[in-house]
Amino acid sequence: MQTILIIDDDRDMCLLLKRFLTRHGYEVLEAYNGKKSLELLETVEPSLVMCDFRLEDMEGNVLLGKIKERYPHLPVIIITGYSDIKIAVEVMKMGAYDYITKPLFPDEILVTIKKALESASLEEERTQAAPVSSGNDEKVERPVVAKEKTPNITVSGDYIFGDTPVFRQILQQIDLVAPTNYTVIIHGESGSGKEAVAQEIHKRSKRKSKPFVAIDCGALSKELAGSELFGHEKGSFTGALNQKVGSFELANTGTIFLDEVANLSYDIQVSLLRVVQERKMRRVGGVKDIELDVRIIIASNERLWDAVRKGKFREDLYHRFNEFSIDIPPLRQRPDDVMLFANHFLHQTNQELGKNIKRFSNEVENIFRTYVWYGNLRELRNVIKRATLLSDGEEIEASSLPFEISHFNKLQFDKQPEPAATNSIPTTINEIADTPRNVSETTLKGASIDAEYEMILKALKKVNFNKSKAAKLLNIDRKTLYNKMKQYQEFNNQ
Ligand SMILES: Nc1ncnc2c1ncn2[C@@H]1O[C@H](COP(=O)(O)OP(=O)(O)OP(=O)(O)O)[C@@H](O)[C@H]1O
Repeated sequence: MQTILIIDDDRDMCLLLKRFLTRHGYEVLEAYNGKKSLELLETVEPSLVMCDFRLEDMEGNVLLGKIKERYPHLPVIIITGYSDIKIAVEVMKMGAYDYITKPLFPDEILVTIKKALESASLEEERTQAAPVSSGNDEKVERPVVAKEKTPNITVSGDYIFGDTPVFRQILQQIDLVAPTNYTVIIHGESGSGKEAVAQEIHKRSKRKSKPFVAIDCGALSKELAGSELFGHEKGSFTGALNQKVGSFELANTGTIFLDEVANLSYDIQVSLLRVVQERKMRRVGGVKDIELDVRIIIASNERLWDAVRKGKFREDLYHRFNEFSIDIPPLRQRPDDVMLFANHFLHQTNQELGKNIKRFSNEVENIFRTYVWYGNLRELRNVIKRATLLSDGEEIEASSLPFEISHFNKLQFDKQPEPAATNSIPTTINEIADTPRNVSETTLKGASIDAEYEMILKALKKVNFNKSKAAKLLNIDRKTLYNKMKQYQEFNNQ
């Protein structure tokens, strides 16, 4: 039986999730804070972790880092409020498998859990089947392969090619560089499709039938990065109980994709330089050189040259890598691509959920075209997944979108009179509701928070400040409502 660890300080939420997941055949463990969860993880390795981002004793990113340090392969799903979308993007960069936003929907939880578990077991099968070049048949540990990093991707139909100028240009570049052995740098924000491009390069190359190994360097701890990438010999350091084949060896004859490469430490960059220059490597603690024939594709969120200028990335390595580069603009800069992807994700989700939703309403299309998509394609995909779950008719309506998105234009353009500043700190919901705000309306964040505040205030007044009823009216859970109230307080005090 697969075991899921739920980490949430909201005990009601834990209980609900536990009941629901137990009914679906999972064994469920609970921890009500970060510290307890880490204690539990000392003795138990679950199949999956679901973790609320906002715990009282620990931020989700800190906890995620600690979990990944101990179990680099364990899929972690982060639960966030929708207004935390930038945080969601951050945790994805740190190696979370995926995020789900509140309010939680049973079908969405199940689909995400199933996918995460499937991808973890696929990964396990692949690494178990990997050849060990030493000829030694001792037990071999597997390397980190981050979320959605699947080998030998040939799932045609999962990736689409659009007909907008930006897409055409990216495709041209892929076609140009794919047949060569050039190292490629892909620049783009998180979720913009860097790995999708790397996979496409691999699929169109002579190496297409060989492994494609994707590593999220941002999720590798400083201590273990060397052994994840290059492997280690048994006993080479405390904890190296078995010999381990690293990602480079697994990718031998194929392609390795190093995401967030600027996060690698200086020492690892030195070892990488050797791989690039001599096409050879040694396992940590090893004495034998291993010949490598691996094509390297790297990706970075920030311009790699900027990392060089800041002294974070070695210049010699940068020049070695910089044989060809592809820039993927963020989704907000390519509005013509949005509906193309939206329709593709709708089709995918219909298949996943056995639904038959045909289109988006005109209003939704307009919203999609103007929204900022901080999390790029990943955010678009998740929004559509959820809206599909919530819709029953033939069309996806604006009411199925998260509040922040459906009200985005309003939040952006509604100007409200500047309220008088106040020094008093409200402590109750009623006080908060009666407190004038001093949030600057000139910033987007300020404007969105104010508009959201107005909406929550209206809801609270309507139900005579009954928080449960207000949360229900707003289609959010009580905890999210409390968090938002807290956020207004903090904002007001800035
Ligand atoms: N051309 C495409 N066709 C279909 N789906 C795509 C395409 N490009 C990206 N996606 C989907 O968008 C999501 C994000 O893409 P991807 O993981 O490649 O982004 P990324 O830039 O590598 O993100 P990160 O830096 O956070 O790892 C994935 O679910 C991916 O399947």
